[in-house]
Amino acid sequence: MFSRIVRPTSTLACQGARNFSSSKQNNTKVTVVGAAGGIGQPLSMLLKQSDLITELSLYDIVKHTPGVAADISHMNFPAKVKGFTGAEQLRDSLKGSQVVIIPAGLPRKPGMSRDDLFSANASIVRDVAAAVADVAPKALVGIITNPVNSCVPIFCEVMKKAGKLDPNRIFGVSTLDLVRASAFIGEAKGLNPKDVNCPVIGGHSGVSIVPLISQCKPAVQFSKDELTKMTVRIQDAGTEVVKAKAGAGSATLSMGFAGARFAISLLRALNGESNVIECAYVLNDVAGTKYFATPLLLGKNGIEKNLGIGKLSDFEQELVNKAIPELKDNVAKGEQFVK
Ligand SMILES: NC(=O)C1=CN([C@@H]2O[C@H](COP(=O)(O)OP(=O)(O)OC[C@H]3O[C@@H](n4cnc5c(N)ncnc54)[C@H](O)[C@@H]3O)[C@@H](O)[C@H]2O)C=CC1
Ligand SMILES: O=C([O-])CC(=O)C(=O)O
Repeated sequence: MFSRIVRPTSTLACQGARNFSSSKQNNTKVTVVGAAGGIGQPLSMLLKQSDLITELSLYDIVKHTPGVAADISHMNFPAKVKGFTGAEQLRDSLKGSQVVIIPAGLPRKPGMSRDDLFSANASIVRDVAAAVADVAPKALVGIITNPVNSCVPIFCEVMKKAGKLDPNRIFGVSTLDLVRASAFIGEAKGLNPKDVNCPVIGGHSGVSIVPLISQCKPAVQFSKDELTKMTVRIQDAGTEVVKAKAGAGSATLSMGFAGARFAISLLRALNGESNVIECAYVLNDVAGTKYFATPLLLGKNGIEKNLGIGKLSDFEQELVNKAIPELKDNVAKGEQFVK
């Protein structure tokens, strides 16, 4: 059973929309695994624009990955872009990376749950984790591949087996949930969505996605009915896109944007910037589930401090109570896969 944790809320707001350029950092290599895909391409295109990256390594199993790299390399920003393809080049692509972002794997089709992707994607994440353990064990890793709730435990278990696990460096990327919360709340309240910050905790699937609208900045008021509708819309937003794309995949462009925001936040923290906060799904015992997304203060070594979940409304507490059993199942499934 989840025990209520009450912490001050003032530090909980995650970053809002950001410009992707910032002051320069030397010798920072970022690898995108799954770079030729629907998310990988826009994500890589956005990352190329960051002054915080000196080398952008693009890896995908498909043969045209060097072509994607050639294409992006013509954008007039300083990061050197290199393309890698085929299983034999995975380790070369990762070697020496400070940040690794993983959008590799199958997306959903209408009627599927994220968990239905487990059989296709679990082994991809396992194999990438083994390569990271070998050649980039200190990298900060962002896992986008679904089901995120199980893929992060898979990644951590592989790192643990290799004796390389540092839980402060491995993140399930739930940033799109925050991006959506800002967009939908901003739209509903006539606010600029760039200025709306609503923490989203829990996991990244259906009921495990828990928006903390009571902690939104600026503060917003909804009737009980509106609050329920807004919460459900944020929880089901991925499915909304899957349905609208009618068999052609899931969110790619908004995820490319969200993934870039998360990667840049890691890089800003690596670069010594203070007060960089993002929510992400990480190993912790905040809610008794082993893995749980919360706001995190980021630093040079990944998570500097877990900021916890703050004070929840009764409505949000109920949502957390519903999220916990689903998360426990998802985590156990991921861990079991590696054992
Ligand atoms: N965390 C989140 O919020 C979100 C997660 N996703 C997930 O991201 C993943 C990717 O989605 P899309 O880009 O739309 O799919 P996609 O099919 O367009 O691209 C996936 C890419 O991964 C590559 N790939 C497959 N196996 C690989 C391997 N072993 N190593 C390297 N690359 C490999 C494919 O060749 C392809 O280029 C899916 O699992 C999807 O469910 C999607 C949206 C949001
Ligand atoms: O819904 C999906 O399958 C992709 C995803 O995770 C999202 O858009 O949030």
